[in-house]
Amino acid sequence: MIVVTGTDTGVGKTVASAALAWRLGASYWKPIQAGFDDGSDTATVAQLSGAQVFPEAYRLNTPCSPHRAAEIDGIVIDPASLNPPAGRVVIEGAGGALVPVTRELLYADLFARWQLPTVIVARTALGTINHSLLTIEALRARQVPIAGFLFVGEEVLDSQATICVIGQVRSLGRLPVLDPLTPQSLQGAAAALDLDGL
Ligand SMILES: Nc1ncnc2c1ncn2[C@@H]1O[C@H](COP(=O)(O)OP(=O)(O)OP(=O)(O)O)[C@@H](O)[C@H]1O
Ligand SMILES: C[C@H](N)[C@H](N)CCCCCC(=O)O
Ligand SMILES: [Mg+2]
Repeated sequence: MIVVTGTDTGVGKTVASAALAWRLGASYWKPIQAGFDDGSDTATVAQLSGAQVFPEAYRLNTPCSPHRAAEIDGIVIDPASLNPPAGRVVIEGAGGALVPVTRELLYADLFARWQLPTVIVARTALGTINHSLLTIEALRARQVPIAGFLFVGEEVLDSQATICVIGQVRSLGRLPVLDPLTPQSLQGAAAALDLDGL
């Protein structure tokens, strides 16, 4: 069972989750989906990985932070209902680690409650060192176990190494920008990840 968070929205958590689910033979669960402009993350993971997927606990219409999307839909998110399914599961958050689930609870607080190994997905592009080290501090401040970093983008060796050395985290490897992004191309890239012990 692992949690996938990221340094921002749009960094590649869903694609990374598909790679992880395929490599680990795991199922996938996205507790809260906010917005369906590009389909759902759950459908994307099913298509890219062939993994078994669990239904979302909440499906919200507006592509924004879940706390606000729920308010717009007139839905109350009950954090007590957000419990990981049993078995080997990859669980994806929404946006970055400090995105609010409700006005009282951040994703990082939920991850702290779960105490599951948490993978941070980060861009390799300029700006990632700051976002990555901030994310590490936020998770460590809440005693969330960090399993490692999964980088997305073209190789930027110094940034990747700097994050791992200053942040004292393990690199699980990198997914390049895949064009086309298909189950085959993703599985090829996923095969190179270092997931020992996950
Ligand atoms: N390795 C990759 N190769 C090619 N395209 C990618 C890769 N990773 C992500 N993308 C593309 O970048 C966009 C954002 O990726 P993704 O949906 O995985 O982000 P996310 O972090 O899950 O965002 P959200 O916070 O909305 O859940 C998508 O269009 C996706 O197809
Ligand atoms: C809509 C988007 N694709 C994600 N589902 C949610 C991202 C929330 C980000 C909130 C924020 O950090 O401002
Ligand atoms: Mg996603």
